[in-house]
Formats: sequence, C-alpha cells, structure tokens
Amino acid sequence: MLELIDVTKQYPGQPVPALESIRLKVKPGEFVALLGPSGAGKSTFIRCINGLVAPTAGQVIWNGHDVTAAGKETIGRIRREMGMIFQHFHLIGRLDGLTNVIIGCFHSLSLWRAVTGWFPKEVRQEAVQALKRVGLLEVMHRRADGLSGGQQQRVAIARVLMQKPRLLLGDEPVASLDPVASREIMDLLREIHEQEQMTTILNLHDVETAKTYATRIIGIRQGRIVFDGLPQELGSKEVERIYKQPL
Ligand SMILES: Nc1ncnc2c1ncn2[C@@H]1O[C@H](COP(=O)(O)OP(=O)(O)OP(=O)(O)O)[C@@H](O)[C@H]1O
Repeated sequence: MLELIDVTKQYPGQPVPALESIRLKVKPGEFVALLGPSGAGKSTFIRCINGLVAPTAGQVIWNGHDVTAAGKETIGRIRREMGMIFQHFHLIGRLDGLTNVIIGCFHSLSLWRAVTGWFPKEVRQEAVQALKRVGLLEVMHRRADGLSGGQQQRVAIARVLMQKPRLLLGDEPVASLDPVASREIMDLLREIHEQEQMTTILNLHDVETAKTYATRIIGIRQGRIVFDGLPQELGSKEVERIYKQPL
C-alpha cells in the first residue's frame, strides 16, 4: 500500500509549488495513469514516491515505511521494491542488452563482479529469461545504443523485472515511441501488471492510452489533483478540467 499524505514540493526559485498537498492512497495491484498538462507536476509526483525528489512537506508511506524520513539503508531497500522506467530508457549505450538487464540486480552483486563484468551463471540465466519474457532474446549481445526505442524500452523493462519490484513507476515511458511501439510497450506493461499483480503508476501524456490501460486515472493540474476516478468516468468535461479550464 502506498499513501501520500499532504505531499508538497516547492523547488527553490519557483514562484509556485510543483505539488501542493497531495493526499491519496494507492492499493496493491492498481494500474494508475497520471495525466496533466506540461509542468503540472507529474514527474515530481512519481519521483517523490521513490525518494528521487524530497518533498518540502508531507509524507510518502510505502508499506508502513516513511520514504520521506528513511535513512540510507531503508531508502535503498524501498527503492529496490520500486522499479522505474523512463522516457529515454536510461540504458548504458556501450553495453549489450544482457549486461544492461543484469544491472537490474546490481544491489545483489558485489562491486568487483559489476566492474569486471563477471556475473554468476544463475544471474545470467535469470537475465536471459527476463529478455525472453519481453520478447527480445535476439538483442542479448547487441549494444544498447544500436537498438530501436521500443527495443530499448523492452530492455529497460527486463532490467526492472530483474529487480523483482512490487511497484512499477514510469515517467512518460512511451512518450518517445511511435504509435506501434508505444502500444506494444503498453501491452507488455499490462501483461506484467496482470501476471505479477504489480502495482503500476505511469505518467502518460495521452488520454486515450490512459483510458485503455489504466484501472484508475489521476489528473493533475498546477500541482493539485483535479480528477481521481475510473477510466470510464473521464469524459470530455473532466479532460477539459485537467488540461484547459482555469482552476
Ligand atoms: N529540478 C527542478 N528545479 C526547479 N524547478 C523544477 C525542477 N523540476 C521541475 N521543476 C518545475 O516544477 C514544475 C513541475 O514540473 P514536472 O516536471 O514535475 O511537471 P510534469 O507534469 O512532469 O511536466 P512535463 O509533462 O512537461 O514533463 C514545473 O514548473 C517545473 O518547471
């Protein structure tokens, strides 16, 4: 269970807060899409959850642990339970697909193994399975920077699977992809969500994609929640409230 209690983020030098008193609960197994205009605070929202951004006020509670007050050790453990995928994939371009996937369980590997590139057989096998699961075994030995955007996002998803997270966060995971690749990635994320019952929170820019895949939609505007409901409850009036109408 994830709970945000009056989370506020004020970046230094900004006239208004990026997030203002966000209060909500996300139940295990939900598939949440965050919608909102550019600058609404969606990325900040996602990053406050895993502690990449520290809220100015309020608390983020993950399965009873206060992320906002967690020490180094606890935050490390919490982050391992939260996988994250990004718009620009965040792979290491000069490394091959398999090594990028193996990096997902970096925390359980000793530093010298990671540095020397020598990985235990069982870790390699697990990474091969993760690549197989995302339908991309053939890129195992290909450099990540030679792959298409859709392939790179699949490798990033396989890397997250190695981490065995309980929560998947996505910051615009399909924003850089063409419509076909975007649909394939969303189908894959839905499949993983269904098979693993993995709580999923994605920041998306497309209303139709959100309505097709999410079980719950949260609309953010100027750092505040202006819609929180089921996909079928999001009609044109609600979309207008999120994107157009003045607050
Ligand atoms: N590191 C930062 N320092 C200062 N201001 C920031 C920082 N990151 C974000 N902001 C500001 O906070 C507000 C919310 O930004 P955020 O990136 O969370 O919005 P967003 O909804 O994800 O936007 P987009 O869809 O354009 O990525 C914006 O006004 C942005 O300029």
